[in-house]
Amino acid sequence: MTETADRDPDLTPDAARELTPARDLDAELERAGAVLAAEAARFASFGWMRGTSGNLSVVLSRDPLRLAVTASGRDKGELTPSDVVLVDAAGAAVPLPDDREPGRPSAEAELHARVARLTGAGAVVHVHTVASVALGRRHPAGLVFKDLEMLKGVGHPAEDEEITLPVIANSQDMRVLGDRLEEARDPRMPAVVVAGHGLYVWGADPRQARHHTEVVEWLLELELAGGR
Ligand SMILES: CSC[C@@H](O)[C@@H](O)C(=O)COP(=O)(O)O
Ligand SMILES: [Zn+2]
Repeated sequence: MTETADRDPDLTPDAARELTPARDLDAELERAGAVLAAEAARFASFGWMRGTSGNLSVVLSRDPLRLAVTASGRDKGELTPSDVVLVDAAGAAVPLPDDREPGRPSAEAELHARVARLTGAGAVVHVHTVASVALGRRHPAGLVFKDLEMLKGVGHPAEDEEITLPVIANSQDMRVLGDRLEEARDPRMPAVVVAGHGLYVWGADPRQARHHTEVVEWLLELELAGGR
C-alpha cells in the first residue's frame, strides 16, 4: 500500500488502494476480520448478539467507499478473522481477485454503508439488546437523557443539557430503514434505536464505536430500570 503510493506521489491513498496487490487486500481484510471478531466476541459475551443476531463493520477506504462487514448468519460469538466480507457503498459484496467467492455479507450491510456515508463514521455496531427493543416500542418519538455523568461518554456535558436518542420503526427493506435513520438521526448522538429490532451505534473506529455502544446501552438499561 505505502510502496504503491511511494511509486506515484500523485496517487491519493484511496486511489493507491485500487492498485493494492491481491495479497495486501487479503491481509487487510483478515486484519479487519480479526478486529471485528474480537469486538463481536465481547458484545456476544454480554448477551447482545444472541442467536446469530447483530453485525459489525469497519471502513477500509472512503473513495471508493469500502467496508469490511461481518458475514451473514454466523454465530457472532464464534467469528474468525475470515468471517468478513468486503462491501461497497451500496453494501454489495465486492468481487475478489481470481474469481474467489467473496462470501455473503450481513443482511444489513447496506445500512452500515449508509451510516458510514451519512455520518463519516469509521465503524458501525449493530446489537440486539433487550433494553433497546423494550424501550424502542415504548418511546417511538425517542428517549431524552439529562444530568448523567455517563453522557460524557457520547461527548456531552454531564449536567444541564438534554440529549435525545432517536427511535425509528423497523423495516426489512434496508433502503427504507436508511431513509428513516437519515431523517431521525441527531448528529449529536452517534446511535439510533430500531423499534422491535435493536440498536445501531457508530464511531470514528471500532474502539470508539464500542465505547459509544456500551454507553448508549448503559443509558437504555438505566431507563429500563426506572433510574432516570
Ligand atoms: C436473529 S438474526 C436477525 C437478522 O435478521 C438481523 O437483524 C441481524 O441482526 C443479523 O443478520 P446478519 O445477516 O447475520 O448480519
Ligand atoms: Zn439486526
